[in-house]
Amino acid sequence: MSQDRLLVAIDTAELDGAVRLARSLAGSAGGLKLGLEFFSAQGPQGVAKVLASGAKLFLDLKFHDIPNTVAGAMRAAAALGPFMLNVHASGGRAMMEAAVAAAAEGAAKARKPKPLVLAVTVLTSLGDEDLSSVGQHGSTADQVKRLAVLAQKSGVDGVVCSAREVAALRSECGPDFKLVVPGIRPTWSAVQDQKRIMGPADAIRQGADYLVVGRPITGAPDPRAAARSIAQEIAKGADKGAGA
Ligand SMILES: O=c1ccn([C@@H]2O[C@H](COP(=O)(O)O)[C@@H](O)[C@H]2O)c(=O)[nH]1
Repeated sequence: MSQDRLLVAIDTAELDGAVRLARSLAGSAGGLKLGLEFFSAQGPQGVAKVLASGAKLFLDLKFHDIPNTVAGAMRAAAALGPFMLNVHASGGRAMMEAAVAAAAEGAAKARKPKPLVLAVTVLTSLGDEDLSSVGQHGSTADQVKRLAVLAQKSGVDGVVCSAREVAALRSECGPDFKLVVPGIRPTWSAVQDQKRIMGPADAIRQGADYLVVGRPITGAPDPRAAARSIAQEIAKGADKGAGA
């Protein structure tokens, strides 16, 4: 079903608002994403309350530290029962390998299914000039590819990238490597702080597995209707008969 590929980013510090959104989006999206804002305010107990709505959860904490520290954090996060967790690929191979092993350990110890572990390549809010300003010369596309290849060698299940890199990564990393894509903007929504953006249908046509969409849904007057509209766009992108 097209909505299975939609993960809604609930970026709020408020527990009640997050639980209300989670309940109202049930059946209109494949899962929810909670990130740093919610986790910093509500912690693991808040995550457990959102999980109790029955949603599949991408816990987007983007760990980036030395391997031992990331392993400890991944063990604890995996025990909460998310279906996806992530780290920054720029933390390097040893860190990603430690993250993969620790996620499996943490889930097994808590008797939860092993989560998918993803690596963030280059944030979708960054462009070539931003990379250059932190001393990384060359294009975002090249950097994303370099980090995705390293992530795959490190044993992660997939990467977070923008839709603009999806086609290249699909051919480089193969059909089973998960490509999870934020920076999705339907024509009716504002770009805000995102830079490497694409519409839902085109992102799916490029080969994305999951689309992560936040403010176009959570900031809409009717979030459930906005999620359904995006799911329809996903269906169009997935419809091979429509010239995809
Ligand atoms: O490169 C990245 C990695 C993560 N994100 C997260 O996705 C959502 C996008 O929300 P919008 O409101 O649709 O912009 C947000 O939670 C980010 O933390 C990303 O945008 N880019």
